[in-house]
Amino acid sequence: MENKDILRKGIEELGISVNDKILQDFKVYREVLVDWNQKMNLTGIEEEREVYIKHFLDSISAITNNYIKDGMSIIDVGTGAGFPGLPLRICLKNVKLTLLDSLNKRINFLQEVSAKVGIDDIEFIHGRAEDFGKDENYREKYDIATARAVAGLPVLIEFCAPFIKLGGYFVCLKGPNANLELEEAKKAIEIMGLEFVEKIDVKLPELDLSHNILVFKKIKNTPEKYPRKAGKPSKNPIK
Ligand SMILES: C[S@@+](CC[C@H](N)C(=O)[O-])C[C@H]1O[C@@H](n2cnc3c(N)ncnc32)[C@H](O)[C@@H]1O
Repeated sequence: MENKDILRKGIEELGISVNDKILQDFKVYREVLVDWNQKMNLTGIEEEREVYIKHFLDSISAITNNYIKDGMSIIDVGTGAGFPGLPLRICLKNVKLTLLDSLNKRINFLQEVSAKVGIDDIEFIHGRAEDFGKDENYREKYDIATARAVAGLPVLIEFCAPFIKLGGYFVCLKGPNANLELEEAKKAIEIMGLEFVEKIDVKLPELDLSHNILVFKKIKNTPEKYPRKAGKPSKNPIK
């Protein structure tokens, strides 16, 4: 199967209808990714098929079981080269997306990709989750927070929970050790006002790869003292 057909089929299997513009946007996204990757570290993966599966389809799989719906507000914390937030926005046109990362070069890359595919309504934030989670313009303002490959779960929960509205969800893409991480994060989940909802096993097409999506619901406001000062959550995770 051609790469674009793998991508089309993978997206359609998640219940999203695909047009040529979406496929073209992903083609451009990957080209800009490879181009910028020559001068800065964005990804270890450049080959088209692998980017399509391990970055794009992996990101879009976050919509499994419909916690993420078109029209919602989403903040992607530690988005790096845009994963999972930007592929979700390419597929769901009415998502109000905020991409946050502490490295400005990555934000510049994301602005270029967005401009090239004609998306002009993304909010880009250069900064640390710990700082913006305290800012009243961002705190408890989002339907959904997402994250992939940013930190261990106790730390990640302190980064992400403050952004989520009551009744909203944290959709977290994790590798094979999700069960162990969940065990370690019990206290952080409780303190930060979340409730564990489910672990979803996701199989990616073509490659023999699977991963987990952990879903949490915001059931209580996050106590004011969290997130702690920048650097503190990683140095001294809630355990
Ligand atoms: C390994 S990369 C993962 C990027 C992307 N989510 C992915 O799955 O490919 C981790 C990213 O998190 C960002 N990051 C780490 N700690 C952060 C923090 N406290 N606040 C904001 N961004 C952070 C880093 O700058 C980096 O871009």
